[in-house]
Amino acid sequence: MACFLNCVRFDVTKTITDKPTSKEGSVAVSSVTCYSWDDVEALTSNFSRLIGSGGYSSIYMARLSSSAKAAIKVHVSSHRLYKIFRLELDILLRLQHPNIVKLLGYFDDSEENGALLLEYLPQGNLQENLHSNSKQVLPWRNRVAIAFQLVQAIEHIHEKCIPQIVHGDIKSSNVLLDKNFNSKLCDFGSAKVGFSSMVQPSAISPRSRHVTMVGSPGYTDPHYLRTGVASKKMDMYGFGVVVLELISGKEAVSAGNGEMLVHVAAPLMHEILDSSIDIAEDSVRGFSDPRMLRDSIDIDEVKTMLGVAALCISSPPSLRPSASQVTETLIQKIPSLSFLGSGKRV
Ligand SMILES: Nc1ncnc2c1ncn2[C@@H]1O[C@H](COP(=O)(O)OP(=O)(O)OP(=O)(O)O)[C@@H](O)[C@H]1O
Repeated sequence: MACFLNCVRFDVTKTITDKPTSKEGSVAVSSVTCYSWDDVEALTSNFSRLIGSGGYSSIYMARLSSSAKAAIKVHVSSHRLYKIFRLELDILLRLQHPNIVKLLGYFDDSEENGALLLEYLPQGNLQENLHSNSKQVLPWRNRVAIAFQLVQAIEHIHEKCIPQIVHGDIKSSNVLLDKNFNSKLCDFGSAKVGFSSMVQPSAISPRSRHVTMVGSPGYTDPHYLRTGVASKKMDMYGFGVVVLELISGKEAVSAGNGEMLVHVAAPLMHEILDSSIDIAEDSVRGFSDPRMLRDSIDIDEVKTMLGVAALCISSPPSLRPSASQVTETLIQKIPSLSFLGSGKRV
C-alpha cells in the first residue's frame, strides 16, 4: 500500500498538535504522529502478534523501540467502515484524560483504510479480567477503583470537553487495564458528538425507517431500544451494567443460558430502590462475586455500588444520575478510594 498524502515515515516524526478547550478553561494538548502503511507494517513486524479483535478492527502489538510497546488498531478496509475510523480518530485527537486510551499516531489513506496507534494496555480488557478463568481474581478495591476511573472518563466526555461526546458503547470489553489495573476507556467508533444531552440517531434511513443500532447485547439502554433516541443517559445505563459485572463477577449476558445480568439483578435493584428496606447483608453477599475473599469485601461499599447501579439501570433516563453525580457519590461514600491518591479524583 502506498504512502498517502501528508503521511511521513516514523523516523521523520511529524506531529499534529490539537488544542481543544475544555469547559474548565484548561487546554487539552495531544501530539500525534502520522504514519505511512510501510511504517505500520514495520511497527507490527508484519502484523505478527494479534492482541485483540472487534466488529470493525483487528488490534496488533507494535514496537516503537526495543522497550516501548504500543497497540495498532487496524480498521477493516471498507469505504463504509472508513467513516467509523475517521470518527474514532477525530474524537481521540480531541481527548486527553488519564482514564481514556491515549492516541499516539495514525495511518489514514483518506479513502478506506485507517489504523490507530494507541498506548498499549498490558492487562487487556476488563471483560477478560472478570470472566476468564486464566486471569487472577480482581480484588474488591481494584473493582471499586476501576468503576471510579471509568465514571471519571465518562464525566470528561459528557461534561468537560467541547463538543460533548456520548460514547454509545460502554461495556467491559471497552475498558482496558494498565499494568497497575487502572482503567482506560477505549473504542469511540459508536460515539455521537456535538450536542447537549439528546440526539436522534443519525443513521435512520428515510426509506426504511430502519435504525442502525449502537450498543452491545446486555448493555443497551431499553429506552434507547424503544425510542431510538441516544443520550448521555445511555452511557450511564452501560456504566450501571459494568458496575453489576464488577460486583457479581457475572457476564452481562450469560454464556451458559443467555440470561441478562440486568434481569438477574432486577429483584435486588428493586429492593435497593425501595428506600423503606435496608438491604440485608446476606442479599449483598449472595450477589457478590464468590471468588472474592469474604474479608476483602466491604459490605457498605458494595451497597453504595449497588445503589449506583440501581439508579443507572432501573430508573427512567431523566432520573438516572449524571457521571459527575456518581463521581461525587463515590468520593463521599467509599473511603477506600483514598488509596488512589488524594481520595478525590485521580
Ligand atoms: N490499546 C490497547 N491495548 C491492549 N489491548 C487493546 C488495545 N485496544 C484494543 N485492545 C484489545 O482489542 C479489543 C477490541 O478493541 P476495540 O473495542 O477497540 O475494537 P472494535 O473493533 O472497536 O470492537 P467492537 O466490536 O467492540 O466495536 C479490546 O477489547 C482489547 O482486548
